[in-house]
Amino acid sequence: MNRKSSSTSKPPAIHLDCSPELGRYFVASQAFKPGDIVMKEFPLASAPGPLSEHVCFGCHRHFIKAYICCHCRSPLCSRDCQVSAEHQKECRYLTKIIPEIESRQKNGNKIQRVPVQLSMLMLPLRLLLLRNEEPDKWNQLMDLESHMAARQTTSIWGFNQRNIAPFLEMMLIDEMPDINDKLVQQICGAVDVNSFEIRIETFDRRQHDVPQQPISNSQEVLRGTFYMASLMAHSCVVNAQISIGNDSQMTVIATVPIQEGEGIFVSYTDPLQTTLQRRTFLEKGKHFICRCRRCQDPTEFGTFASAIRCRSCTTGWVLPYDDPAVTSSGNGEELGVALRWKCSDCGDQMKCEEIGRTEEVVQNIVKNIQRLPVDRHLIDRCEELFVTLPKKIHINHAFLLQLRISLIHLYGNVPGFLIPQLSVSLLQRKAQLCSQLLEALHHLCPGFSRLRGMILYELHVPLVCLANKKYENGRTTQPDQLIVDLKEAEIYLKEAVQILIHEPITTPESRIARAAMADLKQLREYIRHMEKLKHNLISN
Ligand SMILES: C[S@@+](CC[C@H](N)C(=O)[O-])C[C@H]1O[C@@H](n2cnc3c(N)ncnc32)[C@H](O)[C@@H]1O
Repeated sequence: MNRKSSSTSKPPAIHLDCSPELGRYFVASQAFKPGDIVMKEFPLASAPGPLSEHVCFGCHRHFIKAYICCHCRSPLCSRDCQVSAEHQKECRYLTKIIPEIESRQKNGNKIQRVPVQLSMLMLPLRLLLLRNEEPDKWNQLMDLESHMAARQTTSIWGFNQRNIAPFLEMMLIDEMPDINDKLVQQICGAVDVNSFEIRIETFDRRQHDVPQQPISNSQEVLRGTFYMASLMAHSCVVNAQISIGNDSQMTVIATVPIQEGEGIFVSYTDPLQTTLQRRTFLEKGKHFICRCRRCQDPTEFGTFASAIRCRSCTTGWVLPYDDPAVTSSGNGEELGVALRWKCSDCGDQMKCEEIGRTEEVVQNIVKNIQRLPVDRHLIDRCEELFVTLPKKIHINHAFLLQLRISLIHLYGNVPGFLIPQLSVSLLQRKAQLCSQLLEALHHLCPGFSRLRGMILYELHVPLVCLANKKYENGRTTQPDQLIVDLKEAEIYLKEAVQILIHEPITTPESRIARAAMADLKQLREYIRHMEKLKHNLISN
């Protein structure tokens, strides 16, 4: 494995190690600077999954309306894709199971609609096909962790026995006479433990070259199983970050300086989730209890991202304390087993189920808001939540961090609230939301994190506008203050460029990086112009 994929002569930049806690994990064989490429890799296989509603099963492009294959009923983008060699190869397998799906439906058996049922089978099918077609990749797949023992007592095992194994066996029995439930369960385990989401470009962006909005809730994704990336350990506070381009190539980039001999850690979860949410996901899907620095710090580096207001004393915060006595997550069905919730002031304890319910209620409020039509009412609703929710949760709780992202984006993109239409107080509000979020991100995803880059980019906009407004209002004064204010915005914009420039060229963030570079050039020209003006004023 080399620093740059094109070079084969350089020594490997990372190597594998193994520990009782983490299993296998990668270690830096050399020092990395933020932005350095740790590794690059294409997937063993990728496919639309149950979350991919408008993705062609053939070419993986986004479609508005599906062209349904007349044989296997796969959702495709066009007739061209139906007759393509890639689809034809899979179509003959998928066609075999359609009568069984229909007969189960007729007999009132619980079964998903055809496209959903097929989407659950696509990635396991493509991985199973490697066995006969690409033995090297198959061997890599067989080397991946699948947590067979832990999964055997979970509901997902039973689900796979009923809904996945019979269909894959029916499809492949001729080519693979020894296919059996155990092999299918191993593949499903490898998919669940090791797969990554691959975002795809949506139709709108392809047609109109619309830059990706900083945070979009509706995204079409594929699932991809990678070999090397699957050997990377998780931490909720990372030193490396994964980006996957439209071509499905994964790039892992150092986000902070990494010393030689240090472990490489990426996040399997979203950093803007609570400790209970992150641990639940990791226990249930990946079968381990995360004991990273963040999970072991009840205040999560002073951010209070999981803090719930205490019902007893009403002044303290109920926080998650790691219970080191619980060392196994079992099969992951009983959640939050290693967390004890206690008020930092009065010591009152709360049950994990109670916390879970509170989090669910608040998370649903935030999620429902994010699904509403994007208009001025949505801005009001979001702002109301900043008044009501802090009665229950900390002002920097993960859900309010998520809401800040939505609101930052709304100020500047909603008709009536476009950047030139924003008043001084709304520009200040946008800047304030960005600064508050950046303060939390400084602790939760420090360094060259993509999210920090995007928010830094957002922050420079209100700062430049505010600087201009201040200058225009006091036209008679020297441009000194304007230059100082613009230079502050320049610092943020420059950092945004430094971070986002490392995104692979085919990612939406890379487009933002290009826009940010153009903005930086323009801002620097503007600053130079004002400096010249200042110089002329002085010399006159
Ligand atoms: C994607 S695999 C990583 C490679 C794996 N260690 C191996 O040896 O194949 C994910 C699995 O690694 C282990 N793992 C990763 N990060 C961990 C962590 N921070 N703490 C404990 N186990 C971890 C868990 O068993 C998890 O299900």
